[in-house]
Amino acid sequence: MRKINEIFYSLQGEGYHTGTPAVFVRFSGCNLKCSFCDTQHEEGTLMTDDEIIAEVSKYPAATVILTGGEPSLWIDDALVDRLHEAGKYVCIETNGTRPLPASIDWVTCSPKQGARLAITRMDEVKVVYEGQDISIYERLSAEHFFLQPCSCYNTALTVDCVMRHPKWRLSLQTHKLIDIR
Ligand SMILES: C[S@@+](CC[C@H](N)C(=O)[O-])C[C@H]1O[C@@H](n2cnc3c(N)ncnc32)[C@H](O)[C@@H]1O
Ligand SMILES: Nc1nc2[nH]cc(C(=O)O)c2c(=O)[nH]1
Ligand code: SF4
Ligand SMILES: [Mg+2]
Repeated sequence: MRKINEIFYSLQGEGYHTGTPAVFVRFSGCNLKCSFCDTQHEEGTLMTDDEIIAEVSKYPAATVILTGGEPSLWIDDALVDRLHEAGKYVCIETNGTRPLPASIDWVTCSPKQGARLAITRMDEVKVVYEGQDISIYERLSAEHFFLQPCSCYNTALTVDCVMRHPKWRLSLQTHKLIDIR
């Protein structure tokens, strides 16, 4: 059984796959307490893998995005295998503080200040910008680096930082801008 906060169908609003139709599986609870966290993730319902697969299979998109809360608290190889058997492409949004199943197709790591990373494989780094020094993240072994305004309130500062550090691209929370889930 896994504690699920919500399962919903939307477009990926952030990062490399922005605009991609995806089924979001939001797991409950987190091991961190970011002051800026924009998600009420504590509530949830225990679901079996059969129930999770049945729910995600209701939607036409191949992409499933495991998120939370912190999904790494709840997922394992067995769930990823079941999603693959259902023909899904499995992405994860993680704070990177816990090991992940190697079979995940795409890892978005969003490192948090003061939290030690426990993963080395990541496809994209996506940092919520609060004015911090971003050069420390450039040593991470990712193909893509995204800087994301915090709660859409410091977009101009984030744009300025990206233009000064062109290894990075801007990630907007487009779902909040176009008012989708
Ligand atoms: C809610 S978190 C859940 C997944 C995971 N716990 C993590 O932090 O990556 C999903 C994404 O939203 C970002 N995020 C959370 N609160 C935000 C905020 N107020 N403004 C911008 N991005 C935010 C996180 O950094 C992460 O990239
Ligand atoms: N549309 C949409 N895109 C997202 N990308 C990451 C999200 C998250 O909360 O993990 C999220 C979300 O909550 N909604
Ligand atoms: S790690 Fe992610 S889910 Fe946890 S508090 Fe931070 S932003 Fe929210
Ligand atoms: Mg969100």
